[in-house]
Amino acid sequence: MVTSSDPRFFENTPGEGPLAGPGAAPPTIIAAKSVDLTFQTGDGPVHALKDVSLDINKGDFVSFIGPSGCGKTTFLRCIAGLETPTGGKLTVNGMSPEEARKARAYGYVFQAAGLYPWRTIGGNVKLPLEIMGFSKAEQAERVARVLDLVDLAGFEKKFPWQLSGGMQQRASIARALAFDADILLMDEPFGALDEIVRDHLNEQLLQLWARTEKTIGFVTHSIPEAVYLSTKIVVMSPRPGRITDVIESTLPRERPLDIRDTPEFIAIAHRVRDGLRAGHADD
Ligand SMILES: Nc1ncnc2c1ncn2[C@@H]1O[C@H](COP(=O)(O)OP(=O)(O)OP(=O)(O)O)[C@@H](O)[C@H]1O
Repeated sequence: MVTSSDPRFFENTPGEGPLAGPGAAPPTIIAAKSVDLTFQTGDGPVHALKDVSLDINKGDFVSFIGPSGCGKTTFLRCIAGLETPTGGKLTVNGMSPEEARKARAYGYVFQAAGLYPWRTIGGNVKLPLEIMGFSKAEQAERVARVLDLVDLAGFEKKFPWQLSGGMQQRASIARALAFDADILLMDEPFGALDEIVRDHLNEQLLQLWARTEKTIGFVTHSIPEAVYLSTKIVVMSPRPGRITDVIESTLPRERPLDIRDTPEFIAIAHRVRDGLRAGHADD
């Protein structure tokens, strides 16, 4: 078992993870088959997800993009075991999402950083570890490591209000990483930040993904963000929420920001835009 005192903790072992070379296909860890979800509301049923089928493999970076109300958050919450589909089958690590949630299979990052203002950054990151009963020494070690991973070493004793919005969001990513779950679910984590900060965080997130073995599910409204980050882009459309296109990225894993000016990047972005337009045309 890899513990936090092991140098492999949070890092890729050579030949494994997202940067692994050709070889055996990585296992599917999230499998959705014809998932349906209808909410019953006072105003009648809302068909939030219709016939959603998708495989997410270990080490994938999957973005969900689509107009407001197409079910991106609902699908992420289904994976997290926070909503229950009304039809179809969904497994996470071979278990039901609820079992996977209880087994702490994922870390979840919300749109707002959601840090407790009365706790320091270290105190916030430590919170899930306290709840899970890690020893004080293990808590301290893990907090130091994840803060280092998100480039916040030295900010442990600061309070959230002493950090910029981007730094707060990085702290919330550190909190989601603290218990070293294999899966990271991120619901529009950078939506409220300005373009430059967002670019920087996108770069850092890619580096973090390359250094760890995480499988990432990421909700966004931004086409460049989806194309820049993802190995797989899932385009969705509303009424009812469904998948209209799944694009396997042909971009290399190593992605400097100026890759966004390359014809390959622009071609993928066009395909996403076309998919989004087609979804709107159904309205
Ligand atoms: N708990 C709920 N009860 C009833 N309806 C809900 C609930 N949660 C979501 N919905 C509805 O389900 C549909 C999908 O919502 P969801 O939040 O998943 O969309 P989204 O694509 O994430 O939207 P956005 O981009 O605005 O965040 C919407 O019509 C929404 O109003």
